Amino acid sequence: MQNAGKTSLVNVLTDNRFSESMIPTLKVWDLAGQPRFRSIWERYCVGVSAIVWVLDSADRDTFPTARAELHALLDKPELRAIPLLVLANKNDLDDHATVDEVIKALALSTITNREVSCYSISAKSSRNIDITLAWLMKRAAH
Ligand SMILES: Nc1nc2c(ncn2[C@@H]2O[C@H](COP(=O)(O)OP(=O)(O)OP(=O)(O)O)[C@@H](O)[C@H]2O)c(=O)[nH]1
Ligand SMILES: [Mg+2]
Repeated sequence: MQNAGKTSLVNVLTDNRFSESMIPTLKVWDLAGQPRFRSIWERYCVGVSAIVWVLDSADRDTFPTARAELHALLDKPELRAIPLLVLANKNDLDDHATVDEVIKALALSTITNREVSCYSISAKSSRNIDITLAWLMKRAAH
């Protein structure tokens, strides 16, 4: 989704990667979140090792759209079984939604055809970037 912090997250992950020379290269596509670009998402997702959905956890107004867009994407038969990581970003902001709230708002428990994880993170304050990187490394194609 637009403005969720995808580019900021990729920048933080990339910095971490450079500081730890033992971590192999992760290939990451940072897709544009604006509505006019959403129709191309599925093309980039075919054949990937994981789908990472970044959400602004302090902007609850976007949750219903995020839920609809995410489920529409995951309904594509080509994307079946690809692991999903939902990142509730911006947890440094006051009154951000918890992981439980995000799981409910995005109906993540109804997704049964793949592995689903959800973390509360902050790209800005580097919170839970370590577990995000570990998740990605574990699912990365070798
Ligand atoms: N407080 C806070 N702000 C953040 C965080 N991550 C990103 N931002 C801010 O959110 C805004 C959008 O960040 P981007 O990284 O450009 O978001 P994006 O998802 O790449 O946006 P699009 O490419 O337009 O879809 C910027 O002003 C960032 O500084 C965070 O963890 N906490
Ligand atoms: Mg961006």
